[in-house]
Amino acid sequence: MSHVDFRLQPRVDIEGRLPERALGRALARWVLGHGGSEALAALAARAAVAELRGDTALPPLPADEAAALRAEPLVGDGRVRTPFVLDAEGRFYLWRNHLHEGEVAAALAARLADATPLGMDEAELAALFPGGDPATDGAQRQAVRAVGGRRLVVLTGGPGTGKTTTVLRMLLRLLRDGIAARDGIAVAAPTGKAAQRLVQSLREEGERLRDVLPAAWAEHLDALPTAHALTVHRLLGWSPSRNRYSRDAENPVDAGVVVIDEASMLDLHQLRALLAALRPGATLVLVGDADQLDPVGAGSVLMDLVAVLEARESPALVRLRHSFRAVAPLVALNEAVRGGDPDALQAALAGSEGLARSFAVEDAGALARRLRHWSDALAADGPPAPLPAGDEAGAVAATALGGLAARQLLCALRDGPFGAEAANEAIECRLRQAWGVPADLAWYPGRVVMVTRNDYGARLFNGDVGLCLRDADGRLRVWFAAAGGEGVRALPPAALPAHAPAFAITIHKAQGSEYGHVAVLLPPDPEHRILSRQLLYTGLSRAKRSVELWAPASSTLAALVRRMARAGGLAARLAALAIHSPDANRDPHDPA
Ligand SMILES: Nc1ncnc2c1ncn2[C@@H]1O[C@H](COP(=O)(O)OP(=O)(O)OP(=O)(O)O)[C@@H](O)[C@H]1O
Repeated sequence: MSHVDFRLQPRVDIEGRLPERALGRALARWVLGHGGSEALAALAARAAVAELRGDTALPPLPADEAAALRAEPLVGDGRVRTPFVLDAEGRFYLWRNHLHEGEVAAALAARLADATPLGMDEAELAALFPGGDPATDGAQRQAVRAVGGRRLVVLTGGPGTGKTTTVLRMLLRLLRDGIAARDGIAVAAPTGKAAQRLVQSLREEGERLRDVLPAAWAEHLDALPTAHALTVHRLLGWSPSRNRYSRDAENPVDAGVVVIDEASMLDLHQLRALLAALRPGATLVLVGDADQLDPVGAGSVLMDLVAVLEARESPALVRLRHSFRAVAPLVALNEAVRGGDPDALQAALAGSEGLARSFAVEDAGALARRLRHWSDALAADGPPAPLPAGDEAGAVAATALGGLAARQLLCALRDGPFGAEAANEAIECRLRQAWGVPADLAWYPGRVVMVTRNDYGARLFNGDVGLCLRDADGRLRVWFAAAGGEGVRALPPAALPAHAPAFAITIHKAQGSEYGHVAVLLPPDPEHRILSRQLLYTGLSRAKRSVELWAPASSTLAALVRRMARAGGLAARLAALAIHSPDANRDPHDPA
């Protein structure tokens, strides 16, 4: 059923209707109480609601509307503090977003301008890629060259393109140059899970390289930051009681090289805090997939930065395109979605030899049928057997936990009949039937859950996945991968922090994870606001070997054509500032 007509005309309401929200109404009342006009009150309410959706400003207003607003005392041009700002292009801001955007743009531009590219001996570079082939790892090598002498480098690429592999070599190069060794390295990611994955990958790849690199690199391999997985919050010294970061310009992060992985999850406010807390001379490496979903908070900083650097062909940006992990048909599929090309998507599905399939799930009945198939495949091997006694239990549990990554259902929505919650209910119901689990028993061997809130005491974090297994003595316990990827540990079900079943999870929650086989469920209403190209790309690109798309053609097309672009002025400000940046100078080694 892979042949679907994606050329149907979409009826996507891109703007949507702004819901009235209490926050917006409160702000509007405040404006009216402080001498603002009704027009300003309405705009303020819209800006507050838009911020909740991720916009840092309202899109430029028509000239006549903007002119009238400029006369209001509550509105300024950003030079002195006023509650609202209207910039030269007519974008309307809440003060703090204008301030943060300006600071982020200025700090990024300063870092880009402060570049004295350092060359690298080509033989030494080649040594870092033993047995490599410049046809596939050319961009990775370029990233290693580019990091020398720069204060900001952005490394972007899809899943499996070798971002972490490349970061490791960039760090080795900086260690060899003496920069990282002298000033220290900090690596972090926005979520605990992503931070753990990063440190684990660096450790594993570092160990692999130890056997193949010349002995002279051994001391640099020893110096790689593989001990601690830090979230960006922790890196910046977040104090919940004081509601602020302890790291800032006066008390900067103690490192000369700072790597942030999964940087697409960074919001404007976090990036501002990060930039303010770096030593001026430190090298910042932002790593992520700029085509993935925007962060939960406001702004789309990685996407904006990549767009500006790409347009300027800046050597501070390196885009990795070759996927070393996914099978070729999936690479074609992901590229088609990334490019928003319906014909290419259709061709990729048709040419995938069954590795990528589309099912027109357009109503509750069709979804129930797919969920039955899906659940039956999960149930087929029976419930997991009780663990052996003694030390062997951990190893068996680790294998079972690892097996969870074999297949995963990803839903665009959490709530409603097409959401992850309903899908979990249906799957659990079917598994209980198949495995003979009474309906009133919440826990049973084979139950999969995901932690939904950080619990530092239990050392469990939002997004950690647990598997319920029966011990040799008959007790049920939930097993998790231990922090740092070292081994596994188990907790009684009653000791778990907030959690939810995880047979189906949202695409948002799956960011940064990969699975062998993936099914992506979209809502059948093509006008649903959640549908976007980034969402579809993020969902489909979680698959390593094969993928199913559960959606009618109209929803798929709606997602494909709708590239989410958050309103804000960061890209424009960066573009304006970057014009004066000497960054346009190219590396002596840059092939372009
Ligand atoms: N130059 C290379 N030559 C051979 N294999 C490579 C190369 N670069 C990366 N790989 C392999 O590709 C796989 C993915 O690499 P890596 O984890 O670094 O990618 P990534 O972009 O960080 O992935 P993720 O999607 O997890 O963020 C790994 O198995 C890695 O060993």
